[in-house]
Amino acid sequence: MRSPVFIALDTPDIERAKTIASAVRNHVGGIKLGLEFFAANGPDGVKEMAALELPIFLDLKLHDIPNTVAKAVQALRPIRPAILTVHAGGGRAMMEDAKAAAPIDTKVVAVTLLTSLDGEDLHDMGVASDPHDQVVRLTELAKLSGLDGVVCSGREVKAAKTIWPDGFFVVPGVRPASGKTADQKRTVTPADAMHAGASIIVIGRPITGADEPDIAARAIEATL
Ligand SMILES: O=C(O)c1cc(=O)[nH]c(=O)n1[C@@H]1O[C@H](COP(=O)(O)O)[C@@H](O)[C@H]1O
Repeated sequence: MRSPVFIALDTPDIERAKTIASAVRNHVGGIKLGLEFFAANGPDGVKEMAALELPIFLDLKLHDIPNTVAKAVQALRPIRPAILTVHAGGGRAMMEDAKAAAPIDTKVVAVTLLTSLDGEDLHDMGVASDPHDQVVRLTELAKLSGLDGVVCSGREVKAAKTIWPDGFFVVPGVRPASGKTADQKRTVTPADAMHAGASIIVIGRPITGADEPDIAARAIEATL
């Protein structure tokens, strides 16, 4: 079985993205390309990365009115990513229309509550729930909307999976025990994320920021 680790290639530099992806390819299950990469390299850059023949997770976190998101997903169809993200906060109609516009074999998953946010941030935004309840509520909504799964932290994935046993669960904000959390607030270790029920885990800086990314990726793989 392929590794459950998707490496987040958060860089505008496509050559750097290719170098890291090539170095870690035997220790990861796929590559995640997000806003930073997409803003610099666009769909052609994503297609160029597809030549590496690793599954592509296109993390654009689409969040707009249903028509706009559906048209954006339609425009992305030629890329045929394995996984594509939208924000659950866009609501049910937006998620339904995003799924309907996506290629049949693309998993469309909804970001519930960013792993960079905690209960205090929710409070500041006027949301009365704690992170756990907010993730559970948005997971229910994503399920009702016909999506394939959600993105949540390792702290909530067990509860999310309880209400959606066959959902696909993406867990970022993953840190090896000694890793720097940086801007992430709801972190867990890779092994804890997998034990709690993650389908895949997303890891960026703990690998890409290491002197030798392949060794860092192999060390993480060995803990799983
Ligand atoms: O959708 C995501 O992948 C995502 C959702 C989320 O709640 N938190 C989160 O960190 N991510 C992404 O996961 C990656 C985490 O990167 P590192 O913090 O460097 O491991 C980044 O590319 C984020 O964009």
